[in-house]
Amino acid sequence: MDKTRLRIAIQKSGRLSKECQQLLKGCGVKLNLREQRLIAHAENMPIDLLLVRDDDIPGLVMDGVVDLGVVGENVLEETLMDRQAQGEAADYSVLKRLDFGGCRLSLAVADDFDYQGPQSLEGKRIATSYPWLLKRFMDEQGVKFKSVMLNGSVEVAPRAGVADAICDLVSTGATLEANGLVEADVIFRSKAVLIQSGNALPAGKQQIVDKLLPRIQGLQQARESKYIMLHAPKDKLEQVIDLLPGAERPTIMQLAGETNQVAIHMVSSEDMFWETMEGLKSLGASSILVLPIEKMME
Ligand SMILES: Nc1ncnc2c1ncn2[C@@H]1O[C@H](COP(=O)(O)OP(=O)(O)OP(=O)(O)O)[C@@H](O)[C@H]1O
Ligand SMILES: O=P(O)(O)OC[C@H]1O[C@H](OP(=O)(O)OP(=O)(O)O)[C@H](O)[C@@H]1O
Ligand SMILES: [Mg+2]
Repeated sequence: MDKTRLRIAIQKSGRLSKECQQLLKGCGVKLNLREQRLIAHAENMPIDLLLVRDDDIPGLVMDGVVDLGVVGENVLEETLMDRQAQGEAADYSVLKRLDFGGCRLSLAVADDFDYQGPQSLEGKRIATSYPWLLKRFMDEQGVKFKSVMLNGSVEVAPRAGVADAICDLVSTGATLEANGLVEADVIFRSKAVLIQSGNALPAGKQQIVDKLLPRIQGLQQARESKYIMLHAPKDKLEQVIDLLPGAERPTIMQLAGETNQVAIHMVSSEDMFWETMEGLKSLGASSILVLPIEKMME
């Protein structure tokens, strides 16, 4: 592998892979991703991608095997605590918290379990893939328990008689429900993060990172923003602008052949609800459009 090219580790297949690939594509990185390949070279930038299991990403970054990585904070924090316990180096920095991979690590019990708080789990067996995060929480609560380490299918452990409760990732809660479990306590909230190895990067690689970061920021900001356009009667302009979400500096334009109506254009970082649109309409506004924004640079 060419050492001058920036190496980024992302999940090969799973919850983070599609969004990681989209993020890089959005940043203008042209990827040549072929099935079953562990390394992909960008065509238009000196970037190589390593496609790996998400569990391996923090270690690869902390050992300096790759320069950057995208991983869930849950896996990052778990690896960090594990490395600290083993006395291994764990040098890295978080460059950016990303807007995907949102989930929580929660304790869950069977729906007929009388859960009155973490102390209800005193002396119980808890199945998890995150023994360190679980131990930290239970130590804070002063509750002793037995950890049952499982790498997958944690949610079947109570039914299989392997554990009394579980500590696993939850997003919609559908997996818990399908397994007759209920969420009891949230112990950690996670999102995907972009991390960098602790070593200072050579100038060439640093330049690429300096290019990528504002682009990621621009993509995230664009995703949170909307472009709003509408026509409004001139005599209701102030009331219309008051209703618009986050309209500090709207552009007001004359409409050709119209003396009583103007066009209003604005970028809003807030959501435009149907109720607001209905309110605008009742003030006489028309042609109200709410458009997604692809990229943004301020
Ligand atoms: N239901 C979910 N919704 C959103 N994000 C999630 C969800 N479940 C997990 N995640 C996030 O995505 C990461 C990867 O989840 P995934 O289930 O793909 O991992 P995995 O099965 O361990 O994959 P791998 O084969 O790479 O080890 C998790 O560590 C977490 O940060
Ligand atoms: O609350 P929910 O929306 O149901 O999501 C939670 C599930 O999502 C993740 O698994 P995933 O579906 O990625 O499959 P995996 O178990 O193969 O990792 C996680 O491990 C949970 O099992
Ligand atoms: Mg994994």
